[in-house]
Amino acid sequence: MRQLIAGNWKMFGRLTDVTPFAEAMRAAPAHVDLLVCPPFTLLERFATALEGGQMALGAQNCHANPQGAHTGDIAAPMLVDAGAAYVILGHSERRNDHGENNAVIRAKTESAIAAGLIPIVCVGETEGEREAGEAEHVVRSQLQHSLPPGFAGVVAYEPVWAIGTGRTPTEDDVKSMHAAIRAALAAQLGQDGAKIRILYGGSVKPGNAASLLALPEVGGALVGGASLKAEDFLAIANAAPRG
Ligand SMILES: O=C(CO)COP(=O)(O)O
Repeated sequence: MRQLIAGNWKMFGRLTDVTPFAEAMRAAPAHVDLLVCPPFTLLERFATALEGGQMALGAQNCHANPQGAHTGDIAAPMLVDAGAAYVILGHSERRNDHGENNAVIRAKTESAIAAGLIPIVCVGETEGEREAGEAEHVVRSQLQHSLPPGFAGVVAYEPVWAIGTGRTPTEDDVKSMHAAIRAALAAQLGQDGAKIRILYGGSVKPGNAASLLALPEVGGALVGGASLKAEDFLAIANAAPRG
């Protein structure tokens, strides 16, 4: 399966950043799928700048309803309108900052799918949960409660303690967690579970990308900080295995 290298710009980026980044991406390698998920304000500008190129566009959140009286929120059909094909849901920063639980994430995921978006559902344990030996249990429970039946999208494993910290799990820990996620997807979704890409996220950098992306059941990366610099993001894309 081709790997997906996805950038999550979080709450960074201005309109003036869009064209230089999109132009730099024209040098991206052809053997990977590329995605950038900027803030809402940059979606439309990005949609134009990426036209005819290989990079897809996504958002970082949506509401569970397709429209309505929800001040400050954005609905999935609006993201489609702005040119997005993907949406990140259930990121740990949303779970923490906005109290999003698995049921909310599941409702948002259903809404995204109904609008024709590909959801990227994030799961991952806290440091305390890992230390308590609960990491796989927590992630399995997140999958069970945040993925709707028949889920067709992407899963991103992002250990909360590895996000923005420069720390990553050991290769063995990534391997066993990705294997556990694959098994959980098979149990939940049957044969279709095998088709789902499982991204790794959390302090992916040019220096560690090749070893992380080469691990079994790692189908790509969800990159935060390093996705803001075109050069670093391209280096990570180039580190993805071929075929
Ligand atoms: O949260 C992340 C991507 O969604 C990872 O962020 P960093 O790559 O900055 O650790």
